[in-house]
Order: sequence, then structure tokens, then C-alpha cells
Amino acid sequence: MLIVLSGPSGVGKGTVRQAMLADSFKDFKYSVSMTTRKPRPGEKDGADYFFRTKEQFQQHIADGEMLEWARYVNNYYGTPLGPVNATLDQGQDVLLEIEVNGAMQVREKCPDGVFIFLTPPDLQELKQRIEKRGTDDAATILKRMEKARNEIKMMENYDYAVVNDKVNLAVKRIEAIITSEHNRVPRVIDRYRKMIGV
Ligand SMILES: Nc1nc2c(ncn2[C@@H]2O[C@H](COP(=O)(O)OP(=O)(O)O)[C@@H](O)[C@H]2O)c(=O)[nH]1
Ligand SMILES: Nc1ncnc2c1ncn2[C@@H]1O[C@H](COP(=O)(O)OP(=O)(O)O)[C@@H](O)[C@H]1O
Repeated sequence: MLIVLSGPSGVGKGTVRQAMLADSFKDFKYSVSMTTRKPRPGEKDGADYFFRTKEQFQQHIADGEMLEWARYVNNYYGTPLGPVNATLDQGQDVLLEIEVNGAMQVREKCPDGVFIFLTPPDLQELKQRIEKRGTDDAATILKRMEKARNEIKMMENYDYAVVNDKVNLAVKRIEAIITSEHNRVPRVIDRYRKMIGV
């Protein structure tokens, strides 16, 4: 199953994903994105992102190697297609943590994906989280906040909206969604059709 997690910058997507792994809900593979943004202190190439130049990124697009891509605050971000297909072929879930424009491209290509939007309790709390993280200068924070308003408008294009008030609660909500989605009849019926020979 393809799971897409979006939400404004600083809402806590990375935090929630890591908490899901720590909560031994490990039955998914995180899709490492490619970006032209500079690594933040502590970020590792190949683990947090594949850090590439603009020229390299554009070549990957031209070669048809991206499932989706978007520009976000002056940088390119995108999902390499190969690892996503490989994970799905192995029968494992894959989690994409991507912004809204990329998510809509994935929606077109993979309509049976599960689209989850992570929301902040309110915008004041969102600003405080970005500031607390301490990775962005004042001008970037302003841009990210402006973008956040537009992103929240896009929530209506998602299947689920999860409030990240407390990390452990958000994690439980997302895990409940994933578990329910796995049990939806269209996802399991083929196996039973084969079993009863129809
Ligand atoms: N479309 C798209 N967006 C991505 C991808 N990877 C990350 N993003 C999004 O790009 C935005 C900026 O990411 P980043 O600079 O790491 O900031 P952060 O998410 O606020 O820590 C976030 O909304 C990410 O979810 C990707 O592969 N494709
Ligand atoms: N539920 C929460 N309550 C309080 N702070 C949070 C919560 N979730 C995340 N944070 C904090 O908010 C900041 C941004 O989180 P991060 O996971 O980097 O967001 P994103 O990946 O969406 O940009 C971090 O400092 C993180 O510790």
C-alpha cells in the first residue's frame, strides 16, 4: 500500500514518522526523497534525503526517474520512482512524506494510495514549532507560514486529516488508519476470489 503523508512545514511529519518506527509500527518503508536544498546539520545523504544539484535533479526528471516532483521555497523536491516500485513489489507498505503538489501528482498516478494530511492544532503552534526547530531563518519561516495557509486549504483533497496535538496520539491515529485501510474489502477481495475460484 502506498501511504502519502503531507502537512505544512514544521507540523511534525518527521517527528511522527520516527515515533511510528519507535512504536514498533515498522511495517512500512520510508521513501527517501531527493532535494536540491542544502543538508541541515546532522542530515545524511541517502538517509534523510538524496542531496543533489539542480542540474542533477533536472536530469533525473528528464530521464523519467521521478514518481513526482515539485518546487518548494526555491528548491526542488521529488520521489525517486525505483525504490517505491521495488518496495511495493515486495509487498511492503511505502510511506511518502511530501508536500501537497507532489501528493496530487501521486493521486493521479496511484489512485488507490492512502492520503493523510497532518494538521497543527492552530497556526500559532505551527509557528512556534518551526521556530523551536531552529533550522530556518526569519525570512524562510515567514515563507513557510504563508505556504502553510495555502497547504491547509488543500486538505480537502486528502482522505484523512490527523491533528498532531500530541505526538503519541497522532501516531495512534495514523496507525489506526493504516490498519483499517489494509482491511478494506477492495484490498483483500482478490485473494478470496482466487480461493473460491471466481
Ligand atoms: N513533492 C515533494 N515534496 C517533498 C518531498 N520530500 C519532502 N517534501 C516536502 O518538502 C517540504 C520541505 O521539506 P524540508 O525542506 O525538508 O522541510 P521540513 O519538511 O519542514 O523539515 C515539506 O513539505 C516536505 O514534506 C518529495 O519527495 N516530494
Ligand atoms: N505534537 C507535537 N507537539 C510539540 N512539538 C512537536 C510535535 N510534533 C513535532 N513537534 C516539534 O515541532 C518541530 C517540527 O517538527 P518536524 O518533525 O521537523 O516537522 P516537519 O517534518 O513536518 O517539518 C520539531 O522541533 C518537533 O520536535
